[in-house]
Formats: sequence, structure tokens, C-alpha cells
Amino acid sequence: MIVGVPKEIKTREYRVGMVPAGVRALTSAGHTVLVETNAGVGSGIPDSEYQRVGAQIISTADEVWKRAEMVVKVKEPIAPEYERMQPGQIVYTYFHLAGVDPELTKTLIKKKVTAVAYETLQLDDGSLPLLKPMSEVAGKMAIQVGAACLEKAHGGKGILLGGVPGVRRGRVAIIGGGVVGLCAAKVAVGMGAEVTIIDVNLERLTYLDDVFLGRAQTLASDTESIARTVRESDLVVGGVLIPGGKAPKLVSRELIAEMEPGSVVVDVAVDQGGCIETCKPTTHDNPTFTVSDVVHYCVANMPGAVPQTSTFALTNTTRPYSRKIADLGLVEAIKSDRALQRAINTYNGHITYEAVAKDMGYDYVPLMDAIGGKK
Ligand SMILES: NC(=O)C1=CN([C@@H]2O[C@H](COP(=O)(O)OP(=O)(O)OC[C@H]3O[C@@H](n4cnc5c(N)ncnc54)[C@H](O)[C@@H]3O)[C@@H](O)[C@H]2O)C=CC1
Ligand SMILES: CC(=O)C(=O)O
Ligand SMILES: [Mg+2]
Repeated sequence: MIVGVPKEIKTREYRVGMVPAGVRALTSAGHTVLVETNAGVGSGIPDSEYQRVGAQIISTADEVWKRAEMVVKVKEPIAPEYERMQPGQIVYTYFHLAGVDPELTKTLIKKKVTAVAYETLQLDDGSLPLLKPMSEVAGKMAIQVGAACLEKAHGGKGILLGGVPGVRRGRVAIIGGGVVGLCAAKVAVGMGAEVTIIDVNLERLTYLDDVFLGRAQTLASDTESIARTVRESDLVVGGVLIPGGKAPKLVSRELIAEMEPGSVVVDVAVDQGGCIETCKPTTHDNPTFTVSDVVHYCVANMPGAVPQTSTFALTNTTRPYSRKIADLGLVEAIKSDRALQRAINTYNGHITYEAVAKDMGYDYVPLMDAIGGKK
């Protein structure tokens, strides 16, 4: 198979979809890998390292997209890439279809692209192994950036999360106690903040309670517990997820207005539309805005800021599946792997992931029907 790795073009996105180890795995199995020039430079990988393991370095994104049967990326395709997508191509990357530009979904359908979405590749135990590493990064970063936003110079109320003896510590509310929530809580607890984690899943809360041994408060998610906790918090982190679907709006505009001036919200779930009503996607160049005197940080590609960590963490998990698709071909790979089946969001002009179809207002066609119906 011909596999293409273009350079990411989202604002300050320094990750790359494949590292030399991934290229070697493919070229040694007889596949061709086309890497756009300088695709890895932001992650500390020069073209020469790709060449050493058999990649062809290509001077333009257009050529990579034109020649590749499968394109391997990091972030969802954005407008200039819609035109580059080829009819029937496989694109293996994050898509976040329910949370981003609806034109992307239209383009995937029109061009009959197979969208293999990292964020919905799901093992039988319900875990999301290709989302997990970036959620670990974003969860840890959420407290780091939240603490900075709480400083006066960044519009915050001017409170140190860990406090000092004789003065109250900062209060952190984490809504969604999954991977983002756990990692955010680890950092916040480590800094000495007062931490509350809210989740709907009582088993998950039991796990978190066991892990933190009383150093974090767990609360069952309902309107009252969210309202009470958010009102009293200095920093709120949003990390809820309904796989594939739009995030539920759990913090209303009115509730934001009830927070103290200079409080901070970091809505990590922004890539699925956000769980805070006032959230809208921002970029690393202009990461924050203020609503009702509350600082909002809503960067949709947080891990892009730490590519030397994120690129390697991500590609450690994505590599076996690109290899499988290249070796077996798309249809055989899908048939042999239930986790991979769940990653297919669009196929041959159909939406094959139910939560995406529902939230985007399209008919849902089960994947096996879409495959069966392909001539
Ligand atoms: N902005 C960025 O750069 C990044 C964003 N993300 C996003 O962060 C979000 C969270 O990801 P993960 O932690 O990996 O997901 P996860 O599936 O591990 O955790 C989500 C948690 O939300 C909980 N939840 C669902 N409905 C809830 C409700 N009504 N109230 C409270 N909790 C509820 C679930 O029980 C689960 O524990 C996703 O949207 C993901 O795409 C992840 C990485 C980077
Ligand atoms: C998951 C995601 O949105 C990211 O890593 O940028
Ligand atoms: Mg206010």
C-alpha cells in the first residue's frame, strides 16, 4: 500500500502522524511511505531520519495526498485539506466529526472517503486506546495552563493553586473523571490544590476514590452537585465524553456568571463541542477569552504544544493499526478487528458510526451493511 504522511497545518500543530519506527514497520513489509518534507521537524525528526528507514520525502502536501492510498495524520482535516482528499481514500487521524466544521463530514461523504477515527477506536472493554495518550497529555496540561490563567497577568483572580501555610488553597473542579480527569487530578493534587472530581459512572468514582485515598473528593454528577462545585471553584476542567457524540453541556452560561471574577475554565472536551456552554474553540496563538469575567481556555489541540511527548505517545498506539490496514487491506483489516470496526466513521459515502450520524443529522448505516453494499 502507498501510505502518505503530510505535515500538519493546524495553528501551532507540531505533531506528526508517523515517526521513523512506524515508517520502518511499513517499508520492511514492502509498503511505500511518502513523507512531506519537514513533516517531523516540529517533533524533532528531520527528513533524513525518515529517509534512513526507507521513506520517500515529497516536496508538497498536494502530491502526498494525491498519491497515497492511506493518509496518516494527527488532527482532523481542515479546509485546505478537503480539496486534497481523493475519492475512496483512507484517512487515519482524529476527526471529532460531531464537534468540528460540518463541511468536513459533507466532504467525506461526497468523496466516499473512509474516515478511520482515532477517537472512536474502542476495545471490547470500552477503552479508547488511541485517544488515551493525548487525553493523558491534555489532562496534565489542563492544570498547568489553568494555574497560569489564574495569575493576575493572564486575567485570573490571582490565586496560587497550592496555596501557602495560613492561606486557603485553590479549589479545582474536574467534570468527567476519565483519562483527562484522572491526569488533571493527579497534577492538581500534586500541586496541593483542593480537588473535586465529578462523574456519572459510580464505578469510576470508586476507582478514583481508591486511587486518591481521600486527597480528592468524588461526587456523582447531577445538576446540583455541578452547580454547587462550579460556583465555589477557582478552576474548572471539563473532560466529559460520549464517544463520537457531542459533549453534553453541563455548565450553563448562567452558572459561569455565578463564578467569582477571575476564575478560570479549561474545557478540554472542546474538540467534541465542549461541556461548558460558553466555550468555543481557540488556538495556541490566542488561547483564551473572557465571558462574565471568567477566563476560558478552549484550545482544541492542546497536546500539539508538547510534540516531543505527544507525537511519540500517540504513534506508539496508532502504529499497529496502520500496519494492519496496509498489510491486510482495509476490508480484511476491518473484518478481523472489532476495535478497528468502531473507528470507521464514514465508509463509501455513509456515516457508519451511530453517535456521529445522530448528532450530525444523517442516516446511520451499520458498517457491515455499508461494506456489503459496496460494488
Ligand atoms: N482539547 C484537546 O486538545 C484534547 C481533548 N480531548 C478530549 O477530552 C475529552 C475527554 O476525553 P477522555 O478523558 O479520554 O474520555 P474518557 O472517556 O476517558 O472520560 C470521559 C468521562 O466523562 C464521564 N461522563 C460522561 N457523561 C458525564 C456527565 N454527564 N457528567 C460527568 N461525567 C460524565 C464518563 O463517565 C467518563 O468517565 C474528549 O472529548 C477528548 O476528545 C482529549 C485530548 C486532547
Ligand atoms: C485528541 C485531540 O483532540 C488532540 O490530541 O488534539
Ligand atoms: Mg461573574
